[in-house]
Amino acid sequence: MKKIVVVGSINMDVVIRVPHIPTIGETVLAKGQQLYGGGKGANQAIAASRLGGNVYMIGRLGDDAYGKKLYNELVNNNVKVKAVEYDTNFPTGTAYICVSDKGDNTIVVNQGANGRLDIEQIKRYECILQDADYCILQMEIPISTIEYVIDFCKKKNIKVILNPAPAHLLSDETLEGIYMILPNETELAILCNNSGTIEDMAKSLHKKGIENVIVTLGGNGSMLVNEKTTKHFPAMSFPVVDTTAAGDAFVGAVTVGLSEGMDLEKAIEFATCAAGITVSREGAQASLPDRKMVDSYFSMR
Ligand SMILES: Nc1ncnc2c1ncn2[C@@H]1O[C@H](COP(=O)(O)OP(=O)(O)OP(=O)(O)O)[C@@H](O)[C@H]1O
Repeated sequence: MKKIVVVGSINMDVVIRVPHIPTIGETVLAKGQQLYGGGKGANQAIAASRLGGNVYMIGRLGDDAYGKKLYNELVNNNVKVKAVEYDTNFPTGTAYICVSDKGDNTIVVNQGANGRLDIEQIKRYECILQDADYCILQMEIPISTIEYVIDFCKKKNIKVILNPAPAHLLSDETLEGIYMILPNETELAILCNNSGTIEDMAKSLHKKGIENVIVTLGGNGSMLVNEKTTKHFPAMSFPVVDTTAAGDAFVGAVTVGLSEGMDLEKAIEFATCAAGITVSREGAQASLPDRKMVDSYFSMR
């Protein structure tokens, strides 16, 4: 079974319901608070594992109650956690999300231990990374770590799947030779300095030496640009309940599809199905589908 290693963030999302978003200096009483597992790294690891992927995670938590809860969440979803460490000096990464009655939100992230996932930690788990087939990365950990992992993967012929969220510019040298990048429209515009149409910008990334560029377009599906084709894939027409983690479901699923030997276009259709189910369900990790669910829609398409 092909091996997928996710190197990325693990967060606790603290969702605070308020009647309205407080203005500067104002105190508002919350109506309640809920805790959800999050962080793009953990979301994508769980997305891939629920779909049957053989998933390992390299990540960093605080040595605290949130950290233990999130660790167990990964274990319960069959993600291998040998390379997830507890930091004794920094807390578990936490996102404080205020949601008003109108549905507006503000988000403050304390990166905590995610900011300490450094090159030294990667070196301690090289034995886990070195025989991976795919390495999934996002950008919620230090950029120096991301650059080191990309460089390491290129040397070992490991296919890098980069979800550049939140968008951060990387050098052309780092981008050259990456197997796949999956920005959404906003991230694409940042990476390409808003320099043209979506297709133009995707092609410009491909020209930098990234083998496959997949731009996710929300309800408009996705676009693939590579050597062979420029192709649009429509989204599934499910009723939209909550789009949180749609991108994470897509990244996890496309990797699982490829790891099972699907050709790229079929893997994108598989991912479109997984992401479509995700938007039809409430929550982030809670909305990520299992394999049975995706297969039942995938076989009907
Ligand atoms: N409204 C929708 N209806 C159907 N499918 C959707 C919808 N929104 C998103 N999707 C599916 O999810 C994929 C990823 O969505 P999107 O481009 O919004 O990613 P994202 O911005 O990274 O999401 P997030 O940050 O919320 O995880 C799309 O390519 C599409 O297949």
